[in-house]
Amino acid sequence: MDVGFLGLGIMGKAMALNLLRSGFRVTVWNRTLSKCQGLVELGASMGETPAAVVSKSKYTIAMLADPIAALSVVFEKGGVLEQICEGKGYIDMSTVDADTSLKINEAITNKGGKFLEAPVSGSKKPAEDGQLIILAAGEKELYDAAIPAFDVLGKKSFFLGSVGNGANMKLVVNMVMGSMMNALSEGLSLAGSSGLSQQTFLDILDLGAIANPMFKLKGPAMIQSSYPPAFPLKHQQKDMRLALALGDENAVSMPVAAAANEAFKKARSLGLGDLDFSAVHEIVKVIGSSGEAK
Ligand SMILES: NC(=O)C1=CN([C@@H]2O[C@H](COP(=O)(O)OP(=O)(O)OC[C@H]3O[C@@H](n4cnc5c(N)ncnc54)[C@H](OP(=O)(O)O)[C@@H]3O)[C@@H](O)[C@H]2O)C=CC1
Ligand SMILES: O=CCCC(=O)O
Repeated sequence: MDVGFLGLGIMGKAMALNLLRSGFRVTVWNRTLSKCQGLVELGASMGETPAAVVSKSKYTIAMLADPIAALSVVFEKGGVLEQICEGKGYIDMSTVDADTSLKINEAITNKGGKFLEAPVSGSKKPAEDGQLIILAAGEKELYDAAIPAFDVLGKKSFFLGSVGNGANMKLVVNMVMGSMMNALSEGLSLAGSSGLSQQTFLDILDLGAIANPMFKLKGPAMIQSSYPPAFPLKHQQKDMRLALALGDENAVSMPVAAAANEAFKKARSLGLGDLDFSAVHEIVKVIGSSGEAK
């Protein structure tokens, strides 16, 4: 099966590699074209533009930073729209808002192509291990056709109905995750400032009702102020922003998420956007409960 892949960042590179290793013929494109080289050396083909990838592929998967990136690879010169047509599919796995997905869906289907949004839960390691959770919505026929690829990329896929439901589900999940990360940061800071062992605090969390893989994975590194990027903080802040906009649309009050978003924004303003989202801990650490820098 010929599959295209657009966007070889932290997630896309691992996902495209898994497809390649599983026997798919993969044609890749990345805005910074030099990043295609590693995959080409492992057997992938390279397209010079998104349109060139679509022309060679039965369906094309995208894994891009944000709504601006997702729209630009479709609508700009050399973009997906130039080659999408009947018999071809486009699957956007980026985390974007429903409006972005709906715009892309309309443009693709107007050209006779099929569209699926399919954002994922799970970060760098699950992407490498083919253990993502896929939140798909859109054209059911394309979903069914993409199952062999989803089986390679993920441990479970959900079909959530019409376009927008996948995007919204992903934003709700990440809104909770961003708030939890802030709560963990505050807990670590409070434990440390109170003279308690932060590691013992993590051990206790891990034995109780609020144990979760994220606290277990990120907590020890946060104690060490180590934030190698698995999920870049700038993307988590984008997701909080988009989730808050969804809350606005639906008149859902989300003061906890709004406060978490402020912390991520502050972290971005201090140049921490490319670090892992757990680097929001640096913001919580420097501002004491009185609001004064320590
Ligand atoms: N990392 C994670 O844990 C997870 C991330 N996600 C979501 O997946 C998506 C990708 O994340 P991740 O791989 O971490 O991000 P990265 O920042 O590592 O990669 C972003 C990708 O988008 C490309 N890109 C950025 N801007 C543009 C643009 N204007 N036009 C074309 N391409 C562009 C980049 O190209 P270039 O190399 O040229 O910069 C790169 O290929 C995001 O939507 C993120 O929210 C979802 C689940 C987990
Ligand atoms: O969007 C990123 C999600 C990261 C995760 O689910 O661990």
